[in-house]
Amino acid sequence: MAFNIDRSASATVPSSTAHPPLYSFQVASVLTVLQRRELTWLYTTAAIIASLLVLEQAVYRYKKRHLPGDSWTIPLIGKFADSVSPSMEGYKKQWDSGALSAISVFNIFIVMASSNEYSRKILNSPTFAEPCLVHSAKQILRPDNWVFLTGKTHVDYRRGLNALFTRKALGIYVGIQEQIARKHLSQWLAHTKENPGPMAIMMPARYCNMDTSLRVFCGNHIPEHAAKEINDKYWAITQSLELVNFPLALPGTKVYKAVQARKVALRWLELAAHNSKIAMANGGEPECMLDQWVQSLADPAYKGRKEFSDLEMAMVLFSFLFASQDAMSSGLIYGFQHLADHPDVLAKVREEQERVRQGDYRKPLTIEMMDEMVYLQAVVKESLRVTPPVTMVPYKATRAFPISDEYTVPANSMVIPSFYNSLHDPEVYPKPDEFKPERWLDANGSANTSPKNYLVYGSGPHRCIGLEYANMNIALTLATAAVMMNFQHEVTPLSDKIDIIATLFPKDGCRLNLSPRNNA
Ligand code: HEM
Repeated sequence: MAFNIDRSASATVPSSTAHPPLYSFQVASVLTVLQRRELTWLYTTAAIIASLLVLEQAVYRYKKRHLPGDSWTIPLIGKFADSVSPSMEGYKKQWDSGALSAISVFNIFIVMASSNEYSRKILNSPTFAEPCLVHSAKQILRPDNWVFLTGKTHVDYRRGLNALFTRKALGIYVGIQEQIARKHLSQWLAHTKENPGPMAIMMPARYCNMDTSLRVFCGNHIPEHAAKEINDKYWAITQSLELVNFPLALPGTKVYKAVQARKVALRWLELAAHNSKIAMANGGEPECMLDQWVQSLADPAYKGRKEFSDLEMAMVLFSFLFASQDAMSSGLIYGFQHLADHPDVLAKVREEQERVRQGDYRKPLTIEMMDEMVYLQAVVKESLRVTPPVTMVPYKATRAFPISDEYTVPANSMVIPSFYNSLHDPEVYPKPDEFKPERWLDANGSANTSPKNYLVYGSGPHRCIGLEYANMNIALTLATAAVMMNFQHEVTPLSDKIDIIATLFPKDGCRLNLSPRNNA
């Protein structure tokens, strides 16, 4: 090579240079100084990074103390990879590692509680821990949504919403729920007639569920095409519910798409609130949740806050959609799968339907008739127990939380109560993985005498506000399907594998062969 620069000190210029020794000496000194500076920077930066990495590990180990969990955390990202594609196997391993165990994701220190005692303790200690939904939830729901209230403000606000789930209100919803379920199940049958063979019910069941929710919430205060638009766009919201998302909602990101979907939904829900207020002011009878709400606010006996803007009402309804769409769809789809896999149970459901409906399958269902369907209620309860839609709920320790005599959860850590082990405790539910609705029929059996274990809907001040509505909806849809159609499960290698998309779904989408029964 003609111009060979050797970076070692004295040979930095070509040998033909006029005053080689002097020139060479000066260049060499300058370069050496520069190199030294560079090296100093390099060493300093490396030392800082190394110190931070050591500090990260030290802090993790200090917080973790004796809890089971990796002794070291992967620098910076921790268990990020596991949180991007979660699996039931991974979660079960974590839950089985100890009643309390530790992990870290992006330097967020997380304590997982898997036992009934600790999970309940987190849910029932509002002075130490509050729910903290996944990061994207605040962007999607809007930070001013009531679900982010805490303490007494939350309790007071929630008390006002109880009027939407009274027995009288649920009685109004039954009729709507049945009507929508029939409409969708008829569409499933029509689809199967045109496309013989098994149909994956996952998306149709989600669609049915959303349609039911929107009609229960808004009645006819929004047009048909609005319900369709909200329904079509909602999947973007489900897809954005990952534990960790790209932090900025830039166009193209999942959170951006979800925010656009929310804007559409809120616009229609606001219109529904506006229309409901007009209908009730004109002396109309309540026909949906909004009407029920508007009417209860106008009742002179009602003591709480009386004024809610259209937008605020819309945000409450949207919080219900947000909290229920995935969980209810999961519950419904697994309800179908469990029934199809247990023809003996399905036969008993049909016998009960025959008895309660007295052979008249066209007679509209009422809440009193639902009360009589004891076996069906046991089926729903058991289905939600075996495959709980929500397996855990993230909470945050608002201050140091002495969860046990031996361990205090550090302030600002995430602390996650999980429900799976409580719901699969062999002491309470013998042969816990088996689907046995009968266990709920014995009033003195361990399932009924241990209500503390049934954490499907959480516990404490944030316990699901819509649980009766949810149970009724799943029960009613399954009962209507049982009388309208035959369904056989096409079992595939993926039927028992679980996909975690915010909630649990069978990996093959639950493929059913459908055919009409006489009562369709
Ligand atoms: C099978 C269906 C459902 C399941 C499994 C489910 C489960 C849950 C769970 C586990 C929680 C957290 C409880 C806690 O932190 O202790 C919750 C909260 C909540 N759920 Fe549900 N839910 C379902 C359906 C519904 C429905 C139908 C609605 C409304 C119509 C609803 C509205 C809510 C709301 C608003 C909260 C937050 C309550 C608060 O923070 O005070 N859910 N749900």
